[in-house]
Amino acid sequence: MHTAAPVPPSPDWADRTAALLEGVRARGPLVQCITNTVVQNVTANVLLALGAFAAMVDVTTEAGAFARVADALLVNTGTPHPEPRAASLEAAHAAHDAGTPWVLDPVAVGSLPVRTALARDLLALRPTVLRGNASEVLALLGGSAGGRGVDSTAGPDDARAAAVAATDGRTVGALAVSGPVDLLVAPGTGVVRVANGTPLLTRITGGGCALGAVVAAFTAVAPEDPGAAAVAATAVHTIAAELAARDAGGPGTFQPLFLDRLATLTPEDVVREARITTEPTAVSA
Ligand SMILES: Nc1ncnc2c1ncn2[C@@H]1O[C@H](COP(=O)(O)OP(=O)(O)O)[C@@H](O)[C@H]1O
Ligand SMILES: Cc1ncsc1CCOP(=O)(O)O
Ligand SMILES: [Mg+2]
Repeated sequence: MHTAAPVPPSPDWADRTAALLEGVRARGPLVQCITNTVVQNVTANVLLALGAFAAMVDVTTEAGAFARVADALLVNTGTPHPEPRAASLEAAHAAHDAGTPWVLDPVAVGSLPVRTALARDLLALRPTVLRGNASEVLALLGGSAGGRGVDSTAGPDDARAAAVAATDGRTVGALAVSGPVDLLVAPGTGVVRVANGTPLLTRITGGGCALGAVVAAFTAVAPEDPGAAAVAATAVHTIAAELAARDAGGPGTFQPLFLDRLATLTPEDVVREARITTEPTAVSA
């Protein structure tokens, strides 16, 4: 069995990404984040650098009410203490009910029982985008044991079949599977690969978790097209990181340079740097 060969880079995706980046900056979406205690600061800074706004509204009673008025919601299972756990479910129910686009990042699901049960309950509320590394996506959709803590032991292609199966119109709106080459799937978009990025994103905490927030910001400006939001967010995040890495001396200088690049990234940068390919969803035998 082999995967169908990718078609050449699609200028159309680069143009759509550039347009959606301008849309995010023009709208300045407010993203409610219920995320882990490790990455809260970097997540808020990434959203602000992008031109979006962050609010960590992660306590019960407030979380559901806020999800009805926020422009988008991020739920990340990285440190699922009882209060944010309950707030996650409250907010996801409200988002589902109110039509607020929302992103699920099932951090470290698999063999860890508390977050795995939580992520399954959240998945039943049909996230607009399911974003995670390959081990997390496989564990949530396929029931495997997960990765090594928060890190993946699989590549995006290992999760390809499960991701495609989940774009059945009922499970999720779109999938964003991160890795050396990110893999995005949504009904009607086929499989899209974004080859931008830098290994430095894996040498700071939040490289993936902040991407979840960026995806949420983009769903706010393209709620009817979660696949396009996921592709554009991934491309913007990874192109900014790639440009930052060119000037970075290591993880310490990379992080502020990444924020600078997110803030200054132009549509022309996106069109020049994007390495986005598409292929049919079906694979030939
Ligand atoms: N080897 C790599 N080369 C370039 N970019 C990478 C590499 N590994 C991961 N990335 C990028 O790092 C970000 C986080 O991905 P990943 O490490 O898979 O997420 P997580 O932190 O959730 O495990 C993504 O934007 C992805 O494109
Ligand atoms: C280290 C750690 N432990 C629990 S959540 C978390 C942050 C993970 O961030 P990322 O998935 O972006 O690397
Ligand atoms: Mg992660």
